[in-house]
Amino acid sequence: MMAQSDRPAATIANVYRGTFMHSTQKTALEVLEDELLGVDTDGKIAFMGRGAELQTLSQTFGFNPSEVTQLAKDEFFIPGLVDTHIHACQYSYAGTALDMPLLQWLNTYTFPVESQFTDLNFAQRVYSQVVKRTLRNGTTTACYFTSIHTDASLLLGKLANDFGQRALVGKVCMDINDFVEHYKETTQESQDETCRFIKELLDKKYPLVRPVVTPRFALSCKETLLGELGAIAKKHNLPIQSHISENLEEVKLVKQLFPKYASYTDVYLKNNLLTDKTVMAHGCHLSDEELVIFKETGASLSHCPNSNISLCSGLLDVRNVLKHQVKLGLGTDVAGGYSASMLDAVRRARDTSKVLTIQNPNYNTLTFEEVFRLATLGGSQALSLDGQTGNFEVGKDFDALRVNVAAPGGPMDLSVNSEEPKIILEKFLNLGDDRNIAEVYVAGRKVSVGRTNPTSQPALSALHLLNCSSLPH
Ligand SMILES: Nc1nc2[nH]cnc2c(=O)[nH]1
Ligand SMILES: [Zn+2]
Repeated sequence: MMAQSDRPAATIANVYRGTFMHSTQKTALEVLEDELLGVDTDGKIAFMGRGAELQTLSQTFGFNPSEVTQLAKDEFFIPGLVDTHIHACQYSYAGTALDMPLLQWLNTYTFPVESQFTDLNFAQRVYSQVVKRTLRNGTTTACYFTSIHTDASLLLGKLANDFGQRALVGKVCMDINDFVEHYKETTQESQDETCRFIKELLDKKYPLVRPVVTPRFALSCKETLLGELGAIAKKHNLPIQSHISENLEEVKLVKQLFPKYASYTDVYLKNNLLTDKTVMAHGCHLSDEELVIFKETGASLSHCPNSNISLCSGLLDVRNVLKHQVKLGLGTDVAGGYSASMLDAVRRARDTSKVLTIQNPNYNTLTFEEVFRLATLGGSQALSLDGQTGNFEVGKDFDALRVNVAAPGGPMDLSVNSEEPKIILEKFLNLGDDRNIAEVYVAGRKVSVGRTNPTSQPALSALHLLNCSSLPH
């Protein structure tokens, strides 16, 4: 059945034909074979329909059937991956320094590195690397923490815009830090610089980049600062991100430091930091009562399994979070998580679920389809961006990965008998890497992923060529 937008007829920029796989509210995996998808000049999905409807669709939407881009046999489209939690400055030491639990790790490795982001040349280098690397690995939307430095944080916003990534960028706020000299703000500075960051980033009018209010976590912020940041987010109707209940020592300290609050969740709740636009990383040790508060406020969680394992923080019971109907996405949490690839987050989420099954054989392990949904639609819901991205729905932006499972020199072999698309997707999620991600689209625009790609097909249509603007490397 043909689906089309209610908006006035848009000018079609590109039409793609082939297999599309995505998640919907109803089903974790919908497979659409021989599907047609049209993208308008604003980068939005203008229509979807069956391949057999080509003639009718071409007349309705005014495109030339000979200019349709046909996917090859081993190719398919999936929605772009959504990283709901990543620390851009920690990318500089990703893959190292994972030999301590959270609080010691922050003091020993994280704060000394983050304090260097006063240096804008260093920031330029690391932030370009992280945006390019994540895009190349299929992250079309990223929710970033930066450091306390406003100018470097604005630079990350600029780079995400220049490279074409959809991003939430949060200047970190912290007025407590007893370990690294100078790497903290006064309460007043933190508020003033947050307001400056928000204003200057919004003034740029980047179409896909937005500020997010970012108290680091309850142990880094005085109660006054938490309250002020809650008020700023409310006043400007902005999203909020922070960390919660990642590690047991952290939970214990929060109880000691905030004795008048009922729980860790209550600290954020009473300071107006738990809203339907809040995403909290981790939540491994939240009680059921706290999950109920998440559900009631509409706040979401970011599950960061690589980090939870690498820092020996805990194992999030995703099944229980879903049972409480709390919005949930996946995050890499670089550099607590050592990989910047969301494909790794998919695998580690599945591993974590299997560890819970080892501990309790009656535990209902997450399926690969469910984890795929968390990495795409779930992430977009967690960031309150599901009106724009997360799946292939008419009216949303076309954020998509063109996957080629038979990429020459790639990491996997296909059997001689061609498998059904669902099995090929499972194989890609478990074995694939950036060599299989032939093209990355954000809001309809093909972004450069910083390499010449031997696997991508030559552009088949003039329409297609027109829309492929080149980007800085
Ligand atoms: N994993 C992680 N947890 C945190 N809690 C507070 N800050 C951090 C951080 O940078 N990384
Ligand atoms: Zn984090």
